[in-house]
Amino acid sequence: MADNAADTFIKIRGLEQRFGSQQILRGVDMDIHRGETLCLLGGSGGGKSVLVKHLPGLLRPRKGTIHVDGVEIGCLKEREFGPIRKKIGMMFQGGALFDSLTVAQNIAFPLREQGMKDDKEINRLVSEALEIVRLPGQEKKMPSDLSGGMRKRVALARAVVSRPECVLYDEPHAGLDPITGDSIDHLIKDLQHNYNITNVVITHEMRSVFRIADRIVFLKEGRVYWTGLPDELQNTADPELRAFIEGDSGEPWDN
Ligand SMILES: Nc1ncnc2c1ncn2[C@@H]1O[C@H](COP(=O)(O)OP(=O)(O)OP(=O)(O)O)[C@@H](O)[C@H]1O
Repeated sequence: MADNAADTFIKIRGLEQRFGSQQILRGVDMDIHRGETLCLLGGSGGGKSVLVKHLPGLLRPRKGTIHVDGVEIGCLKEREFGPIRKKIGMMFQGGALFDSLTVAQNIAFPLREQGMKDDKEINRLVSEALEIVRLPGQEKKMPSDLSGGMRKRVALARAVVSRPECVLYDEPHAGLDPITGDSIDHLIKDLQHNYNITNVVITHEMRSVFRIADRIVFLKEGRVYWTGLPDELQNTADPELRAFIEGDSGEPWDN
């Protein structure tokens, strides 16, 4: 996709964040293009989750700007975030379902947060979301009755129920077997191709990255260290990136 302003859905410039004295983001500059699947990589604890939590306003920039669909969100008040949260769904790390709520109540949660009260319409949107994630008719189950893969799908249904333009996935493959992980990858690409959703995926699964990514951003020490295409990452000579994609800590195995 051409790198021009018309295609930019999210524009991040000079983003800084810290917790106490711990500086996490040190000036992130990054564009997310409309309709792409972007994979966000980087070492554990490097600030990937912190970065994406800024996009629906769950964290506020200390410094820098974030434009979502042309709107600068850094200066919005909490009550002004409704339209942004409708545009951006988030599949949290670990699924983060409410165990005391049914599948349907979990998926309906963001709709009720947005102030929707029409139960019939909510039920319709919930069952549509379950169809999208290929779990039709599971409304009444409790999260404890579901497998890990099903929980992830319910979390994804909750992320897409308000028909967002963009979905953020925080480690959607964590804890899944490779086959279930593959079906999550298919769902991610289906959402992109069938519903024109922009996907931002944090993952450590390199096999998935090379399957689903249109572009890759590698974060290191609170900044964007590298951006490129999957082929470019496959062929990179950068020792740091090679060690990451090959999962090589540098410690010897020949004992
Ligand atoms: N609300 C918070 N308060 C204090 N520290 C936080 C908070 N959120 C994150 N951190 C810290 O920020 C750092 C970056 O965390 P983050 O979860 O973004 O890493 P990550 O790159 O997503 O890592 P992983 O790949 O392991 O999930 C960590 O040291 C974490 O402890």
